[in-house]
Amino acid sequence: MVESVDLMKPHTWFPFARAMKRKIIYHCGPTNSGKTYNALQRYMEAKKGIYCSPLRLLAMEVFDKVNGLGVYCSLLTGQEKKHVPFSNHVAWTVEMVSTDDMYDVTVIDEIQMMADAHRGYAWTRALLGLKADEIHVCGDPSVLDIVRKICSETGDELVEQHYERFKPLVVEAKTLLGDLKNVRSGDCVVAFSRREIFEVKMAIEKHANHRCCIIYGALPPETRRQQATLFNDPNNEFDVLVASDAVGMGLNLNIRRIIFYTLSKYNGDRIVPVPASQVKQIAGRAGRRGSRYPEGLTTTLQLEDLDYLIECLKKPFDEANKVGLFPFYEQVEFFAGQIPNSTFSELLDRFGENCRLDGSYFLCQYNHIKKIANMMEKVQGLSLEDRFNFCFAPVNIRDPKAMYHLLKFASSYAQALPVNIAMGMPKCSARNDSELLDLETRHQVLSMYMWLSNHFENDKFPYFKKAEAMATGIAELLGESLANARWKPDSRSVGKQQKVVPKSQGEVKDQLCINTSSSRRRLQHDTASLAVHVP
Ligand SMILES: Nc1ncnc2c1ncn2[C@@H]1O[C@H](COP(=O)(O)OP(=O)(O)OP(=O)(O)O)[C@@H](O)[C@H]1O
Ligand SMILES: [Mg+2]
Repeated sequence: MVESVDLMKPHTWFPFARAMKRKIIYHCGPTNSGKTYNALQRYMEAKKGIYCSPLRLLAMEVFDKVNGLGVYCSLLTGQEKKHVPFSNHVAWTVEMVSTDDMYDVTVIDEIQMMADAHRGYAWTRALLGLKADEIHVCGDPSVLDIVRKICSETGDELVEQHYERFKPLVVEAKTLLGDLKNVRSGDCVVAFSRREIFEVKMAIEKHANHRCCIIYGALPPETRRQQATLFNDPNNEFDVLVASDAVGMGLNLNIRRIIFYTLSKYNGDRIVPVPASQVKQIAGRAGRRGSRYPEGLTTTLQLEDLDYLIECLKKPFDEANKVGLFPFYEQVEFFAGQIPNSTFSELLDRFGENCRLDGSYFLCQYNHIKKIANMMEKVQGLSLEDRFNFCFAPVNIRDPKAMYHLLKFASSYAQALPVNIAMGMPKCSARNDSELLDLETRHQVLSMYMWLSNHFENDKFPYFKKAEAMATGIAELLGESLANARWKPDSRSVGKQQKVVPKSQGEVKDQLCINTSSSRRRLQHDTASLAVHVP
């Protein structure tokens, strides 16, 4: 009989934080309302502070910004460790943050991510465990109630600061009438698959007089950043951005108008409407304070998507009633003692079945971890702790080449050999889509190597510097490749990131005009711009 695992009262897991009298300041509001800005002001004033970012890209942005303002700040993500001498400030990615040290001020950005099905545990751990006098959390109101509840359990003081958007977003009711020729300078067209992104870029560059930058999740942060910089700079011909939902979080871009190419996306299983909270986040990238376009516009390509866009923007934030948790290694190890001879993947399943949580928490999904654990079963000689650590390596489980490299890294590690990168450097930028995909995979493998090097003893993964130099080179090649990309994504990319053909989407190709009769009909009544105040 297996004993259940007690994950009740997670606030008691951090006795040192509980012994402190912490003050939590919740910067609560919609996008572009100054939440992160205000929290960072306090952070920079502090003697010792940390900023916890949802993305490497944002951690890098804060690192640059804060150093630029004369406050020495280091950068610590899973992949990079940039120590700035004499710095008392650090920008971390939230998964990396240490709950051992004491800080004066910490910032946890995008706190609503506590309710994220996969990564929520990292925000929950930061909020419960950070040893800081002052903790600034920034985000929308969806987790405000649950943070209130947590603070009443921890005994922390909670101060709420509510914000309004600097300028309301204006919805253009005219839409693009299904025609990408209506794209203008400063526009960002948002599509939800890699294939669509390249199709849109090709169509715009062929039929409208614009050059496009591209941002999507599989690109390394350095390349995304290079593309963002290229787009933000008015002194070049790249004046349109085509992006996935990867632009959705926190980034400050010079976007005048967000155009939703479609409002449905493939969720790994089927095509579903894009959730309202995500639509708001993405639309909120338009018209940032301090940018060239402080008045933000948003619209859709197709008229039939417009109602859904307005509905999403008007919809109040859904309240989350639970936030994510994931056990520490020590909790899994303790449980493993009860079921000897099981594989790690079985162990995870039994853990999931037997853990008890209280009403405010859920166990984060771990399918991704199980998939890696299953692959690792072949590797003999890894300790339970090694398996646990390998399973958190950043790898796209749908990319067999990247998975293969992870397996090879683990096999060499298990044989106590210094792990080689075992991959060459491509000579030139990509000339077609399969070469582009190859560059993306290579970068991912190098990034994984760097992550492993930082998470295991250094001498086990001794080629960190080489991996870093190669990754920088590949990120540059990716940037060059994107500037010159004039090809249609090949069929392999469809397999990798399933082609999405939502109901409202016509093929782009050469027919840029995809007006429907229904859209023409409705237009007669509905051509004025409509101001929608984002709640
Ligand atoms: N008081 C201020 N003075 C000058 N610039 C400001 C001020 N407040 C905010 N900004 C600028 O406005 C922009 C948006 O602010 P910020 O990034 O803090 O918004 P946010 O509410 O965190 O948005 P999001 O939810 O999208 O992360 C940033 O470029 C920021 O530097
Ligand atoms: Mg912010």
